[in-house]
Amino acid sequence: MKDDQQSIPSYGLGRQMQVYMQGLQGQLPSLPVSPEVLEQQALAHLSQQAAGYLAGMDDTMQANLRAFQRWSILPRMLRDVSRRQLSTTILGMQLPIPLLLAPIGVQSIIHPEAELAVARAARATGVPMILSTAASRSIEAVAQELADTPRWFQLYWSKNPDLNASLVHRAEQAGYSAIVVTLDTRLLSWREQDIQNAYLPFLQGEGLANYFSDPVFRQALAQSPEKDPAMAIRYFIDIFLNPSLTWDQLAFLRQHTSLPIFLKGVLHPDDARQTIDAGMDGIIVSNHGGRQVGGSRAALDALPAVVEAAGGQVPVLFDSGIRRGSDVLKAIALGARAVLLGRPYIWGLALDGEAGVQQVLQNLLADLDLTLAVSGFSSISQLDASLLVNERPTA
Ligand SMILES: Cc1cc2nc3c(=O)[nH]c(=O)nc-3n(C[C@H](O)[C@H](O)[C@H](O)COP(=O)(O)O)c2cc1C
Ligand SMILES: CCCCC(=O)C(=O)O
Repeated sequence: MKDDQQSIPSYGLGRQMQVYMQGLQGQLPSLPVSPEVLEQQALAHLSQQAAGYLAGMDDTMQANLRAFQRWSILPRMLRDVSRRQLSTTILGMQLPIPLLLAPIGVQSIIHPEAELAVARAARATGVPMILSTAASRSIEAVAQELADTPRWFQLYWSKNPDLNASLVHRAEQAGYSAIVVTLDTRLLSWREQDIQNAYLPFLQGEGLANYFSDPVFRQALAQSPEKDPAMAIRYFIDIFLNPSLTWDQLAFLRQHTSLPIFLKGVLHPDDARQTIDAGMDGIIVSNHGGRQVGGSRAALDALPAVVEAAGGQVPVLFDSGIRRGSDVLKAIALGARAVLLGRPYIWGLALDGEAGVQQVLQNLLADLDLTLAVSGFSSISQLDASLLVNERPTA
């Protein structure tokens, strides 16, 4: 056995056997294994406001899911799949599996332990975490829970340049190893459920931990956020959305950090080329889980052209619609280096905090490992478009 094979964890069989053995003792999995049932239970468990916020714009999210169904895996038989290699590298960073946790803000509306519970589950499973600027726990507090688990920081580019620089500096100090700039949320879109519920968590002070703890943000206020939270929230509303942001401003960030910078929310191949021209290090193909541009192209449908435009110059990651192991394989076969898991881990958080997130991750990793094997592959590096058949819509 080669050295690099000795450390391969048996995600699939290990988890499967654990579940069956517990079953012999009369113990069934405490959360639904099916992502669809998990989602239903999680949304039913939350307040109407939080459920509506999490669900977002349902039609575009459904389009993301349908895009996966149009691709089928064409499995290969009688190949040795007794050992599987799931690890990958992104810009020299080693990932045990081609999966990261997508940045999801305001987790305090989902569970009281919020991002801290997610960080503990990430640490337990070794899945890197991308922390949102709009988190309900600070950059530093989350880093502490993660210990040496890899972490990236997602930046919402506010109107205050010093604040942006300060957030990035704090992330560097706290051991985050990449910056993800989200491009598709310079304005908040028309979200029907939130409008119906007249609900925006930030107005209630949720998701502002990184702002309230930031020296530059605090300096801009006449009173501290603890003394006058209403004024701090007003200042946040003033600066948070930045619809005038353009490509040329990315140079500012380049000057303020030596960390690799990924742009998240790229769908058009021309934007992929601009990402490279702007000196950025990576692309995340995403339509924000269908939460921003109503009627947007499904993210998976946008992936191949972006991969082609990137031409191997920078790694291309993917999110929006990853639910099962087969979805991960499909996105990788279409050229993604790794994928980001979004809503499913939040459903686990809603139902059972840290343990819920851990269960969702363990199940997905097991599913991924076993689907790779039964498809006839022993390493994710072997996957390419020949794995897939594009099934045309039947009617
Ligand atoms: C409730 C919620 C909050 C989100 N917050 C952020 C955020 O703060 N920053 C960000 O870049 N993306 C955010 N996203 C988008 C995710 O990073 C990711 O792109 C999306 O969830 C992928 O779609 P999926 O969950 O359907 O797979 C959020 C998504 C959800 C569902
Ligand atoms: C301004 C939005 C911050 C959270 C977010 O990205 C989302 O709700 O989709």
